[in-house]
Amino acid sequence: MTLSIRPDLNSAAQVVSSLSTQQQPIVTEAEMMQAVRTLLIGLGENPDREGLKDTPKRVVKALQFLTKGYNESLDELLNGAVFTEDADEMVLVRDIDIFSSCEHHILPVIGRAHVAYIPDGKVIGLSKIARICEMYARRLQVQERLTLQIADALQGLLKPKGVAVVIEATHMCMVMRGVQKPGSWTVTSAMRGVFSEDARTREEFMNLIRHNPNFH
Ligand SMILES: Nc1nc2c(ncn2[C@@H]2O[C@H](COP(=O)(O)OP(=O)(O)OP(=O)(O)O)[C@@H](O)[C@H]2O)c(=O)[nH]1
Ligand SMILES: [Zn+2]
Repeated sequence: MTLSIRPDLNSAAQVVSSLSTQQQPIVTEAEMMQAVRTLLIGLGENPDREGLKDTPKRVVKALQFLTKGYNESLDELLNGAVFTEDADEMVLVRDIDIFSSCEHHILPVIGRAHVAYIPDGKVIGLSKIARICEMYARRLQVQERLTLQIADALQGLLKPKGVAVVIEATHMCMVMRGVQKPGSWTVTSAMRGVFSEDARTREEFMNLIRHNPNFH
């Protein structure tokens, strides 16, 4: 059975949620390993030589790890860590490492996310902000969508006065192949609420993420 005979499932996330309800994988790990073996042969390699013998297994395992976000949900990662608080000043978690994979080439996207919000009665456990970034990054992504998904998740969970997300990342598909521009960085942002409406709030956020912390 292959994914293509499930036209009702138009994203990997839907595929995964269908897996968990059906309790049986649509594509087996053996089939995935066979596909990697085929790739190796297509590349002119001998998949039976010693160094490559276990490569299909390793590649499948590595790809499953790099896309493990498909198996995670906001509910589970939050573990209830949303608290009622009077705080109404900006909360910023910056320099969150991002390791994602671009959906066009399945090559690494490496960078940092800076995430801020202004609470309106509710705050979230700080680590959960990094966990939200991690869940969406560990999928096949485009940087723009990753940025929006993080912003929308926080907006939905906290209904804060505003959310700001900036991601700075370098795409290996632009570095190691294709246009080959190793120094290039892509910066994307998503501004919600006061960050989108009020230039001063946005400016404060941008200044905070520009400033170099002195404990580095
Ligand atoms: N907008 C956006 N584009 C991305 C991202 N990751 C990769 N891409 C781009 O997706 C595009 C795919 O273009 P194609 O022409 O179909 O693929 P390609 O022949 O491999 O393109 P080149 O990389 O230019 O060699 C490329 O321009 C990539 O740089 C991302 O996160 N966001
Ligand atoms: Zn790419």
